[in-house]
Amino acid sequence: MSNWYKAINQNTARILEQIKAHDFIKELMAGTLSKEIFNFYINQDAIYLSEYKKILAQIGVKCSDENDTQFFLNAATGIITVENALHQNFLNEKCIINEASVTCELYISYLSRMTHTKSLEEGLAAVLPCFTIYQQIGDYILANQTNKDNNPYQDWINTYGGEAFANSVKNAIEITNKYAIKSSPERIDKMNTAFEKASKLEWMFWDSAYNKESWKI
Ligand SMILES: Cc1ncc(C[n+]2csc(CCO)c2C)c(N)n1
Repeated sequence: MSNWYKAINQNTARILEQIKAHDFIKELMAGTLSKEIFNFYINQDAIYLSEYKKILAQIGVKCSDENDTQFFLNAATGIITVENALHQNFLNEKCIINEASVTCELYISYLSRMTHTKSLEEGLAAVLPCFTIYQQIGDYILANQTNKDNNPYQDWINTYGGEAFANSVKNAIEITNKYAIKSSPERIDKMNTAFEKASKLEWMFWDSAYNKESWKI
């Protein structure tokens, strides 16, 4: 498998198109998304990120090349600084919910299971859509929006669109491709499944925020 990511990105293009077509993204790009929905999203994202950084650290610990370890530990630390600042800008202190939504719980639990009980390669494939989908969505919005000067969500959009973030995504892709080259076809199948599932969970995360998902009981 010479370029695993290129192949799986093409094979999951349908999911990315569905994310672009989701009302959450359309309204975020137009700047018309309700503050209540965005707040719900940022709140759940803060819960997601506090677990995701531990997952990245765990992936880093499992890597055999120390540069790869350093990359994932840096990415984990980056979450603490950059994303916490973003959340502080947007989160309204008064309405913070501490409970993870069903989808947030599912996504975190899935990633945790993949990193703790499966191979490093599957773990890498599972955490990658978090990087690549946000970059693709950030770039897509930046390239297609006409309201950069008056979109209330511009800070969020700028965090994920553009070059600084693209470099980090490129690194994550290169590391995962490097491990994929050495993997058996059976393991590649499992990596594909993990990448596809995590990509669907990215769609579900936005969808659950748009619907302000609550526990049924
Ligand atoms: C549900 C959800 N998925 C992905 C991201 C984006 N993201 C979070 S951590 C990280 C890597 C280091 O910056 C990236 C790209 C998010 N915020 N929320």
